[in-house]
Amino acid sequence: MVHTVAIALGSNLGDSLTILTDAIARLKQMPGVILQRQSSWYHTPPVGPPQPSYINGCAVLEVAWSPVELLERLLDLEAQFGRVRLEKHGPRTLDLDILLVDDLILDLPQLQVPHPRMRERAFVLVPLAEIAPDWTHPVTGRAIAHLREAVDCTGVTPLTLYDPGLRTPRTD
Ligand SMILES: Nc1ncnc2c1ncn2[C@@H]1O[C@H](COP(=O)(O)OP(=O)(O)OP(=O)(O)O)[C@@H](O)[C@H]1O
Ligand SMILES: Nc1nc2c(c(=O)[nH]1)N=C(CO)CN2
Repeated sequence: MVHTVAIALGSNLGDSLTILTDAIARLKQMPGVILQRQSSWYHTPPVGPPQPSYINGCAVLEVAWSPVELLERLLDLEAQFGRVRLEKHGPRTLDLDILLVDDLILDLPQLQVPHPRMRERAFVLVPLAEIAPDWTHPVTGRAIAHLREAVDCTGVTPLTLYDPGLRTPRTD
């Protein structure tokens, strides 16, 4: 069965932009995955313990796997980028979260969907609203664009063409 899935990507250790771009490329190469939409990348202030700011973004995928199989593949991908979990909400080279799967509500030991903390996270809702504003959050019945209006988005800023994080600024 094919599912439409929204995922969040984040990084605040190493060369975050390269790591995130490579992660998207790896996702696109996976059999059974079609990348439907990808948001811009955003600089975001860290939520949680003191740590460097993050780069975050979201993507919408069409996936021919079960949600748990997808989680396992995303955890594998995180591990390939050297993610080590030292501290809850602490710094990481690559964080991949499943946000939404169709209109499903899942409460499994290893997987909760919708992601239980997505509603309070501007670093998720800003990029997600860019690519899926009308997707209804199945627990609240609210559109993502509406949820985004309800959070403080201070400091969530798109990477620009001339951002120092971009290695080769375009000249056109
Ligand atoms: N929707 C989900 N997406 C990704 N992982 C999930 C989800 N629901 C539950 N998990 C579980 O969470 C574990 C990962 O937790 P993790 O260490 O990434 O938490 P965190 O990134 O520090 O915090 P947060 O979950 O708030 O982003 C995974 O091993 C997975 O089993
Ligand atoms: N801005 C921002 N803050 C975070 C992030 C993240 O991706 N972006 N991820 C975390 C781990 O869950 C904790 N804090």
